[in-house]
Amino acid sequence: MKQYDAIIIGFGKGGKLLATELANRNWKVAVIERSPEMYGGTCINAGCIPTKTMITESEFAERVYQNDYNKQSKLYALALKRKDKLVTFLREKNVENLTRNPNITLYDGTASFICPDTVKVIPSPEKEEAAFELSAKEIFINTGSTPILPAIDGLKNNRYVYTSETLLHADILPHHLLIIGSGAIGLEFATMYAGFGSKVTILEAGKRFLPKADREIAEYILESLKRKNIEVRLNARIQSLHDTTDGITAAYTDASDGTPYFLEGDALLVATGRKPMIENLNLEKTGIQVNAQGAIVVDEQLRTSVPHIWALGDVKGGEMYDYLSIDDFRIIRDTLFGKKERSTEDRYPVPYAIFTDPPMAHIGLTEEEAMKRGYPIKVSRLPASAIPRARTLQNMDGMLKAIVNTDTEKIIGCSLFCTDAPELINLVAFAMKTGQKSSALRNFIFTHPSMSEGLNGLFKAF
Ligand SMILES: Cc1cc2nc3c(=O)[nH]c(=O)nc-3n(C[C@H](O)[C@H](O)[C@H](O)COP(=O)(O)OP(=O)(O)OC[C@H]3O[C@@H](n4cnc5c(N)ncnc54)[C@H](O)[C@@H]3O)c2cc1C
Ligand SMILES: NC(=O)c1ccc[n+]([C@@H]2O[C@H](COP(=O)([O-])OP(=O)(O)OC[C@H]3O[C@@H](n4cnc5c(N)ncnc54)[C@H](O)[C@@H]3O)[C@@H](O)[C@H]2O)c1
Repeated sequence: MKQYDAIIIGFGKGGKLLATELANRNWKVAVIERSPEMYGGTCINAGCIPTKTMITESEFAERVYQNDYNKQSKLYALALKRKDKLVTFLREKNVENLTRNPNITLYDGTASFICPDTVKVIPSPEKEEAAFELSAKEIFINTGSTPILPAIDGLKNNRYVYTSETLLHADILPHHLLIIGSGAIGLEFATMYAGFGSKVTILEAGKRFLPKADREIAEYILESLKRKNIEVRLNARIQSLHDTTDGITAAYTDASDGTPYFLEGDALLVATGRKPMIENLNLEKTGIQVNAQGAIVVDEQLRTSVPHIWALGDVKGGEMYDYLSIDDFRIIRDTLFGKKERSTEDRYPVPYAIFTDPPMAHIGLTEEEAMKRGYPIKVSRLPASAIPRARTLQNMDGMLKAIVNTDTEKIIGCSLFCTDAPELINLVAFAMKTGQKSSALRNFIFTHPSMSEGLNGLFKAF
């Protein structure tokens, strides 16, 4: 059995950064990945990068051929090819970065624990290779997450039902796409397909759209989606899905009044959340604690309940973002080799962005949350159309909103629904995390015309 200094299970975001860091410090590292199609992890193969590439392409399709399904759809096939080319390029770069390091060995296969320091690797069946075992002093679990498939009658093995991963690989452009779930995945796929000319209907179980978002901003988003042929039906309790000759019918009731509905589409995306990927790991052989949501329990430095086994990224549950997996890597690096100052508790507030068109981004508290906590606040709003850059970009849809504590003059929350919001929010995050008063953004010299100069206007009221 081969011995390593470290085994990393899963070639995901945090794991690959850690592999290189450890190898550069002369550790012998084994990285185990269950699928060559996933080298580099979810982000580059099935998550952030392919979806944002397709959204950019779809925005282009919409602007050039507005409301002309036939013309917009022609660009869809081209967009898929461009997306595949980029994914292949990034995947190859990721493999090259890892395998050129003489201290790293990349193994193809699914890993499962035999005991706390030994892992069995089962190569994929087509490889026709025997299983083998590896052991190490430190083991890092970076196996990501997997879609939650709700127990809806007719959902399993239905040829018209897709997950985000399978839909990205299908070369069908539905006339009417049904989506279950209006979280980040549901909204981003809705934006993408609407841009290519599909009608989209989202069935959401919740009674409140984007429940964690600022209420006013959520309303703006909902209105903007409607204008793009995206309908969101809240309170939807889906009973069953039925194959028809040319598509799928969803039978659901509106939980607010019990009215039954039948909705026809030609494809259905399930976007009902993701769960930590612990399947196959055989964690019971290790004594690692798992919580009720199936997430690996870790301490603030990302150690599991077994001190030499760590977990990073989506598999430890909570918020699932690429940039948190990267920060998990930084915390482990600091714990192993640094000043041991970093922890999962010192990175809040964490911003997020949803890539609708225009996109939305948020950090900190919403107005509702700030009021519930009893903070003395002042709220400021700026329509996106007031920013000259939004006009030059021909995307004037949207609203920016900021909340400042009137006692401390510090920003405590900000929600942006405008073009470039995922970039702008990082400026606000920087101001918040470095303890600036709101006047810092009000008086900052920004380039012109830029979306960021809108922050001068947004914070003018304070
Ligand atoms: C459609 C979609 C869009 C997204 N968009 C964004 C976005 O815009 N911005 C953002 O920040 N986040 C986004 N995310 C979330 C982001 O992709 C994840 O949070 C991030 O990629 C998680 O990285 P990770 O390090 O946890 O592991 P991953 O990158 O998921 O890697 C885990 C790896 O482990 C492998 N694996 C699993 N089990 C085993 C096993 N037993 N043995 C061996 N290998 C195994 C998997 O095959 C996988 O390659 C998106 C996610 C999806 C699905
Ligand atoms: N831009 C980004 O950063 C980005 C993009 C995509 C995904 N992600 C991450 O990926 C993860 C998964 O995203 P997601 O959108 O699948 O999950 P989510 O948890 O954000 O949203 C799932 C939605 O589905 C609804 N739902 C659940 N069961 C349902 C049912 N049976 N019927 C109808 N509605 C139902 C929920 O109420 C919820 O609104 C999230 O953690 C997200 O942060 C991030």
